[in-house]
Amino acid sequence: MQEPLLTKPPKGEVAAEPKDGGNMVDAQHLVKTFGKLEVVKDLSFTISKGEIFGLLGPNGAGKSTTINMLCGYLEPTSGDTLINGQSITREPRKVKRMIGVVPQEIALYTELNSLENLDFFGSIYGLSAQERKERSEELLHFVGLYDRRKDPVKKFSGGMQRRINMAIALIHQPTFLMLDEPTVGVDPQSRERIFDMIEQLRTQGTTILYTTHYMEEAERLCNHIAIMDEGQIIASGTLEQLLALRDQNREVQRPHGLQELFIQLTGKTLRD
Ligand SMILES: Nc1ncnc2c1ncn2[C@@H]1O[C@H](COP(=O)(O)OP(=O)(O)OP(=O)(O)O)[C@@H](O)[C@H]1O
Repeated sequence: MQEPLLTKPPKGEVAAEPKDGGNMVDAQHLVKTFGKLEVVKDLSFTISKGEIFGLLGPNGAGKSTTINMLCGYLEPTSGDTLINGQSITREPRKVKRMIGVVPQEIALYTELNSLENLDFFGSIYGLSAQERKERSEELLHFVGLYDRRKDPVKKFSGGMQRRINMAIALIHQPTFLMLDEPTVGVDPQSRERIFDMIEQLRTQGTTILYTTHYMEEAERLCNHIAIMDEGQIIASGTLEQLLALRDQNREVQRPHGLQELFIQLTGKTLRD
């Protein structure tokens, strides 16, 4: 577990983050510009091994762009990320093997059934036919859709498709899983199932980066939360540390959790 990033910072300032040697992720001065628009601005943070790290921020904060740089889909304009000590820009193939990504947009072959989808993605990672079969069945049990394994994915609800996407992200047994707003457009039953799966993965030691603009999700799941706005992390710590920070900054009593801290730091609401 990381030490608090912030105890009582001046608004908008972030203290230096401690390095403990046990980091799964070490993002170093990431910058991403699209044309003249700088959407990620000198972003540095670490994620300890085994942690569920929440990246919480409103639409357009730069969360997906950050994930896309961390997993090698997007090249940073400058900066780099070490995943388990290895550079994503210098050793992309090695690093990608350690990473699973559940993207914001569901990415499945909808004409195929779940077993076929898992088999296909398993083959991309070079798993043998036997490994693909065993791993696919295990994962379909894990996501609670084994009984539907032969139905075309196009018949599934958004939540079920998201669970299959999660199974696909896990096919090669990554040690670091990134989930980009996995509950958007998902029914309550699938949402609960996704939370249970994340908690189980954590007990198995998987390190998780979870982006969301729902503060309740970050509060429930994450042992470390970084609040992001306009391409920068503006506060970071455990939930307790962030709530303590809110209380220190508080001028009037308002019983809101991280929303209130976000308003204090930015003058905006989280769901702008
Ligand atoms: N390929 C691109 N070209 C130009 N601008 C982009 C591109 N990708 C993202 N952006 C812009 O970068 C900013 C950050 O977008 P990003 O998707 O990273 O934010 P986000 O925090 O994930 O938001 P959301 O919750 O809406 O997905 C937005 O203003 C977006 O329009």
